[in-house]
Amino acid sequence: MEAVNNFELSAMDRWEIGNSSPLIIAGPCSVETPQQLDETVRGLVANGVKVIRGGVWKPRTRPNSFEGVGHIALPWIKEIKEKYQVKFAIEVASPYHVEKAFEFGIDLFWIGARTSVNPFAVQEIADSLKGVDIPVLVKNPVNPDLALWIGALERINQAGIKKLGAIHRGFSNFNDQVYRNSPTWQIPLELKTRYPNLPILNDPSHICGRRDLLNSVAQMAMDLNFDGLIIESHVNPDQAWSDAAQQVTPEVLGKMIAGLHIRKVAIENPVFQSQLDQIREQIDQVDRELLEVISRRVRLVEKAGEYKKLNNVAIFQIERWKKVFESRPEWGKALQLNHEFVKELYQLIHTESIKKQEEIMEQKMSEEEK
Ligand SMILES: O=C(O)C(=O)C[C@]1(C(=O)O)C=C[C@@H](O)C=C1
Repeated sequence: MEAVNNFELSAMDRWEIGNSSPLIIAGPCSVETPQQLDETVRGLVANGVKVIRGGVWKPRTRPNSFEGVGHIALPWIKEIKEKYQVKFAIEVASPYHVEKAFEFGIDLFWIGARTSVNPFAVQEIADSLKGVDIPVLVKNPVNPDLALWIGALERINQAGIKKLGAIHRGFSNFNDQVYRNSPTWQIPLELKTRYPNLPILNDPSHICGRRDLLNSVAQMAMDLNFDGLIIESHVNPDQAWSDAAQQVTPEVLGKMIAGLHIRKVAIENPVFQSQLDQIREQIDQVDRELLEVISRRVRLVEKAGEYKKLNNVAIFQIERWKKVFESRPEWGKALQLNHEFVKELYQLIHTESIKKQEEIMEQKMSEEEK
């Protein structure tokens, strides 16, 4: 696919919010009290964090949950910013939030997943941002809809915001057994492919929903070359007023960040490059063979389709399909192929078989109509 880049962007190192690479933004899910904020920020600064996050207004799924202390947190934040010389990021969900945040010198805004899902709300925020020069990060909408995410980014960009970035916080799901929000990595990777200059941060806290998984998701983001992380940290996580299970102390966070392997996009080393090129040539060859084999299978499926057409037999053959669908992942196991991967592959293959045979049946019908 051809890469397009119609966002007008300024490079992240010109955002003036702490030039660390990757960019680390950390802080409590919610700002609770002046003391909690002070102790948390003190710990984070001691662990090298320069950009703090903190929820002031919290959109919650259920009523009667803690919805943030609201605008009274803003003077506390202003004081903390001066005391520790840090930058501060908050979520904004309305023009009122934007206006209040400006009044108290907030350095960076993010638009939450429950807001980015709603073009009316995003447009109102975009209109209130006209004429200002502040970094704005747009979280993915709760549902796995790349076009909606891009639409929200475009609205903010068209308001004149050039310090624009995205946050991957995972997607709502009905039955993910592991994550609070499924990472579905192919969506942010597709965003990066289409907009290579758009910085994307990963939010392991909201993907995991529990602290024991944070490290593996943060490392995955680094392996995939994300531009930074936004992580929740609280001086006393178990007592947090919101999202207690996914927060870690500043010390734990500091250790985690220090332990991350930061990958390079590429290296200049000619030996590495020539070896990688050789492996890639072999991959090209295998892909040709793979497509030839797939093409042979599709031709056979067409033959079966013609045969079904002649004998007026239905396309979908449930008993046969069950056998195929159960046996192939088993065959794959013997070849060290992941069970889920083979299942998904065969679902795609079967969808294509149905499509091909449907085309053959339709041909028959139009021939009969003649
Ligand atoms: O076995 C058949 O009847 C086929 O047409 C092949 C095939 C397949 O792709 O494997 C396609 C459609 C059927 O539902 C079952 C299996």
